[in-house]
Amino acid sequence: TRSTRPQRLLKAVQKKAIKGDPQSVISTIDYFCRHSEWAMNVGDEKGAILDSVVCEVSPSTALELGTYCGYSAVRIARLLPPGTKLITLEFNPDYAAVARQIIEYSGLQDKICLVEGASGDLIPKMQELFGIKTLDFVFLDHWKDRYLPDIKLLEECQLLRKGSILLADNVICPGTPDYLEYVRNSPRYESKYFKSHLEYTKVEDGLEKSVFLG
Ligand SMILES: CCCNc1ncnc2c1ncn2[C@@H]1O[C@H](/C=C/CNC(=O)c2cc(-c3ccc(F)cc3)cc(O)c2O)[C@H](C)[C@H]1O
Ligand SMILES: [Mg+2]
Repeated sequence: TRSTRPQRLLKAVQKKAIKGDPQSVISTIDYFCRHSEWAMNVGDEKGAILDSVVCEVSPSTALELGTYCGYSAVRIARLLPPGTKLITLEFNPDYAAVARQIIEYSGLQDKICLVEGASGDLIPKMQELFGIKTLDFVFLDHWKDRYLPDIKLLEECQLLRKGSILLADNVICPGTPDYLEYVRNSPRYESKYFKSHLEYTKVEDGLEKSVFLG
């Protein structure tokens, strides 16, 4: 049977990128998605905004919802201070398998903990599973109708503290209207929109950065 797009993306990384070099893995994926097959990675333009927020926060505990092929997991983990880890959740086993191989190829397997499962099931177990109290940084990039329920779950599970940063992809395209309305109008968040473009295109999209006020 025909390979899947993530499998073809993995092949390109294994063929073209330098093993152990996260930047070359990132550049190879961006080149593949721009010149061969589009894929829904956060991409280079929004990725630069993601990089700047990760560097600014320099999180001790970081969570990503929706690993997909592992592109943003590699982007985030390459910037984390030594001794800190990114926890990334992916419930599709085929995507998780590709992401594991891309993460391994980049050499960042010791800085990324990829957990197979649904955010709704795993978030309530985060403290016990990973021995963490609260999260400094959360990157949301999974199903767009799950952003709002999942941050409400993070609140309920006391995983957010005063100053925790949420960064959400695709708030314009495909769009996350209920999430935007909530973080922009809730007194518990201070929100800011970073205008950009949908990965590898000229279509408008952007990232929403929200600080939990406690
Ligand atoms: C109930 C499970 C919830 N919990 C979950 N727990 C764990 N993992 C979860 C959960 N829900 C989903 N996932 C995983 O996350 C990934 C899902 C990613 C979804 N991303 C998009 O849909 C998107 C679309 C476009 C786009 C824009 C324009 C177009 F024309 C076409 C496409 C662009 C973009 O940047 C986009 O990120 C992965 C595929 C999926 O297995
Ligand atoms: Mg996205």
